[in-house]
Amino acid sequence: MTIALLEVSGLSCRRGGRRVFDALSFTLNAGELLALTGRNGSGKTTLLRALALLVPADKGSIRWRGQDVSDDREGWRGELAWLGHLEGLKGDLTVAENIAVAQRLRGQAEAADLDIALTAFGLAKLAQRPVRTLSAGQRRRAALARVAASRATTWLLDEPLNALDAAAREALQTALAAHLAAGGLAIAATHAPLAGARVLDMS
Ligand SMILES: Nc1ncnc2c1ncn2[C@@H]1O[C@H](COP(=O)(O)OP(=O)(O)OP(=O)(O)O)[C@@H](O)[C@H]1O
Repeated sequence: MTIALLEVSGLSCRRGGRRVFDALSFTLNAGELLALTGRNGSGKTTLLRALALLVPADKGSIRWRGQDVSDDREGWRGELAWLGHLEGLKGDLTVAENIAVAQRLRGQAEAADLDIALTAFGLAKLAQRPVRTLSAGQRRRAALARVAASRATTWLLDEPLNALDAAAREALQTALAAHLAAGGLAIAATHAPLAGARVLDMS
């Protein structure tokens, strides 16, 4: 029997005393992109946060390579790159410093990865600008470049297309395709279509 890379079984989550989703199951393998769709409040962000172990699930399991992620929380977090609604960038650091710090924290400080990600997201000329001076879309691009430079196997992306212009949306699709082609996987909450995605409607 082949074990899926990521296997979510019977996952349930409550927020504010109310069940947000119940008995959710799916599997994901290398090279697969899952798009979480559905109405506002249907639980897309909650599911991403549960997968990142930022909110507890009250039932069910998340398995990575057949092992329950709660048995090795740090190991699982090391597999993840996260793009949230709030980008989590440090405003006083430059774009390049933000990405380099994240790489160092992961023990994956490859200068080439940084340069490739900056170029891919059209940030070469903004690399030395403090993040607090960037526009919303430029900050979003910097946060995506940080994900792309991370070498994480699993990308968790919350509304990755938000605030992006057409060129940046194209850059995201290209980065995602390269990540998937290299054997990565990704889960994205989105209100807009993502090329090549399998869709899980949370409504
Ligand atoms: N910290 C919290 N406390 C109480 N309720 C919460 C909390 N976070 C989320 N919720 C509730 O959980 C439900 C799911 O929210 P969630 O943010 O996961 O939805 P979503 O599908 O990502 O929505 P959107 O499309 O608006 O981004 C909503 O009803 C929301 O009000």
